[in-house]
Amino acid sequence: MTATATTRPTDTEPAGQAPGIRPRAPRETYLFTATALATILAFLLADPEPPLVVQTVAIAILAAVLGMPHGALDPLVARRLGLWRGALSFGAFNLVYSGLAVAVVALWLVAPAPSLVLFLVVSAVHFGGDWMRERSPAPRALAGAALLSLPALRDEDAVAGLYATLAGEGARSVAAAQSALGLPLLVLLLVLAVVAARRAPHEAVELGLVALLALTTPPLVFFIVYFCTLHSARHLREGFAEEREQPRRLTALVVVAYTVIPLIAAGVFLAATAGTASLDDQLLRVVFIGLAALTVPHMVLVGLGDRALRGDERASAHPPLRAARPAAPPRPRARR
Ligand SMILES: CC1=C(/C=C/C(C)=C/C=C/C(C)=C/C=O)C(C)(C)CCC1
Ligand SMILES: [Fe+2]
Repeated sequence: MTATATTRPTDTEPAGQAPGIRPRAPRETYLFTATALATILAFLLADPEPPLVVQTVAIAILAAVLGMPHGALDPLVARRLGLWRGALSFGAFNLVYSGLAVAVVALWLVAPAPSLVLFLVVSAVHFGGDWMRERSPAPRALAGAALLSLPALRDEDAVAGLYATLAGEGARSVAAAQSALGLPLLVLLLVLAVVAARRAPHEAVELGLVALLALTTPPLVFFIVYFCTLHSARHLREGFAEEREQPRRLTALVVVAYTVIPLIAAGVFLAATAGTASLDDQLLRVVFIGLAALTVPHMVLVGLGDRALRGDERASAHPPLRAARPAAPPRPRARR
C-alpha cells in the first residue's frame, strides 16, 4: 500500500535524470499490460463468467500472496522517519499502527455504509498515487475515483451486490452514485492519460488499460488484475529500492512477517465468525474490511513521510535543480 507523492527520483526516474526526459517503463507496466490484455481478450472472446465464489476465493488468495506484502514494509519506513529506534518505541509503533487498524474495523461495524464511502475516498487518493506523482493530489485522486467507479458503470448491480455484502443493503446507493458519475470520470481519466502521455507514455498506457479492463471484465476480476499486477507490484519494487541500503534478507523478513501477521488475524476472524454467513461472504468482508483497516494507518504513515519530505525540500538550497542532482543519500519517503 505505497508510493510517493513527490518528484523524488525513483527506479523509473533515476537520480540524475534531467527533468523533461521521459522515464522508461518499469517492469510492472509490462506485467500489468500483458495480464490486462490477456484478461480483456478472454472476456471479450470467451466470456468465461467465473462464479462470484470463485472470484472471491481468487481475490482472497491473490490479495494475500501478492497484494498484502506491498504494505508490509511500513515498519522500515517508520524507522527511516524516526518513528522508532529501539525495542520500546518499536512496540509503541506496532501498538499505534494496529490500534488504528482495529479502530477502522470497529467503525465499520458501527457505521458500515459511511465507512464504505470513507474507504472509497481514501482508496481513490491511495490508488491515484500510482500515477502523475509530479502533480497535485487532486487530479490523482480523480484518477483513483474513476478507477473505482468504472466497475459500477459496467455492472452497477454486481457492484451494488458486493457493497451490500460489505456494508448492508443501504450501501447499494453508493454503487448507483458511482454509476452516475462513471461517464464523466471516464472522460476525465482519458484526459489525464493524454496529459500523462507527453511526460510518461507508460502511464498513459496503464490508465487506458485500467479503463478498458474495468469496462470489459467483472468488478472483482478487474480489481484483482489491477491490484496485484500494477499497484502492489509497483510499490513492492519501489519499497525494495527504498530499502536497498538494508540487507535484502532483512527487508524480505519484514515483508513476510508483516504479511503473515494480518493473515493470521484474518484467519482467526474467519474461524470466530464461522457459520454467521456463507464462507464467500465472510471472505469478501475479511478481504475488503481488512484492506480498509490496513490502508488507514498506512496512509497516515505516507502523510508523515510526505510532510518530512516537504520539510526536506524546503531546506534544500537549490530546489529547482534537485531532480538533476546526483543521487542524494536516502531521505525518508513513505510508499503508497
Ligand atoms: C469493494 C469493491 C471495490 C472497491 C475496492 C477498494 C476500495 C479497495 C481498496 C483497497 C486498498 C486501498 C488497498 C491498498 O493497497 C471495487 C473494486 C470498486 C468494486 C468491487 C467491490
Ligand atoms: Fe496500496
